[in-house]
Amino acid sequence: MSRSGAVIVHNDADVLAEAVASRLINRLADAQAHRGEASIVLTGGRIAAKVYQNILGSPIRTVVNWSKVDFWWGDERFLPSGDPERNETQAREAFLDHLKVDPARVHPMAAADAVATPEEAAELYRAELAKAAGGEGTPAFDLLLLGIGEDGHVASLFPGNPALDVDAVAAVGVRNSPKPPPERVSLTMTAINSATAAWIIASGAGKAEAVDEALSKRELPAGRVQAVGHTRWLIDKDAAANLKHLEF
Ligand SMILES: O=C1O[C@H](COP(=O)(O)O)[C@@H](O)[C@H](O)[C@H]1O
Repeated sequence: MSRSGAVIVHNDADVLAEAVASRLINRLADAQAHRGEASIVLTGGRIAAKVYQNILGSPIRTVVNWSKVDFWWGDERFLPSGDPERNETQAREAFLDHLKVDPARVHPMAAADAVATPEEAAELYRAELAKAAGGEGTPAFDLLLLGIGEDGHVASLFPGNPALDVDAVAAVGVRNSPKPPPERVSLTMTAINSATAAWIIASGAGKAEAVDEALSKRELPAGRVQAVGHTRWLIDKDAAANLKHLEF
């Protein structure tokens, strides 16, 4: 499969979230039409929360059989289960708890009240991913969503952090994250780039510099994302403010 990418700019955060929700629903429906099931990797962050709310409110959401979707996470903040800062809690509250999902197909990363360290959580996640993949590595995710930080991080892969350079395994424990909390769990860039499609979503002027730098220099973590099938940057005008050209 050839690797391709594009940048698509929407007017503002509301339009962006609605557009991403519609695209996402259609992407999962297409996967299910093809093979009866679908898989998605969720992200955390403010614009992601808005996308999840839009999925729930979308009149076309019934085109997806939500009980045949596997939900994974690209990263997690290593906190006790139910903590409002966990990406899992955010997604559950925003939409998963309100859809008829199959609990066995929801794959959160282990919480800090279940295991002692982020490394242990990463090890468990690697095992769960490998099981779903039929032995080793990761399943072929139909869609992987990523937010981007002001510093250009994606998932919990931060510039300069050793976790960014781990490439032999699918998930890694992260320490000393510059953004709280310091302990996290993340898919590695290898696992991220094994997805069939990756969509980086960004909203707001605070993201403009990181978006521009990631797309022009390709050194920041976000700039290294290149999924197997396609990579899309779905962003709003404020986040696109520094871009000189939109194709990549
Ligand atoms: O900490 C995280 O932050 C990023 C971006 O969040 P935002 O609120 O600035 O959009 C997110 O993508 C990541 O999953 C999360 O753990």
